[in-house]
Amino acid sequence: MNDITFFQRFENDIVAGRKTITLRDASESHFTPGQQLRVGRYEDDVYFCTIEVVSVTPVALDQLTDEHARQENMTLPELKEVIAEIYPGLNELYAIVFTRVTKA
Ligand SMILES: CC(=O)Nc1ccn([C@@H]2O[C@H](CO)[C@@H](O)[C@H]2O)c(=O)n1
Repeated sequence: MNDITFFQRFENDIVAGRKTITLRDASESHFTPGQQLRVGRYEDDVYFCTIEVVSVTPVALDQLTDEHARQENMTLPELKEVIAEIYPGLNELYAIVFTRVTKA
């Protein structure tokens, strides 16, 4: 059983350490620093790595910066577009910073 899922298109970036943050809604804001999470693909729930949570911080959509985008391996406009698709109309997000600890 996995603890968190990501869209398959982000798998390579996460495994390579190029994506070190995810922005989620309140339903996924309960993770705590130091916790290790089994990560699966959203589409098929196949496990692909384990990450360790570094921090979970509330952040409003309009507070997102180039630094958040860099940690997503995206530009800020790309990141805002992705969030608008996943969480339409939502302003209150949580930035989960993580490190990858093991591959599948
Ligand atoms: C079920 C569900 O919500 N799954 C999600 C949600 C978010 N994300 C990624 O986190 C960042 C900011 O949202 C972007 O890189 C998103 O694509 C994801 O991969 N999978």
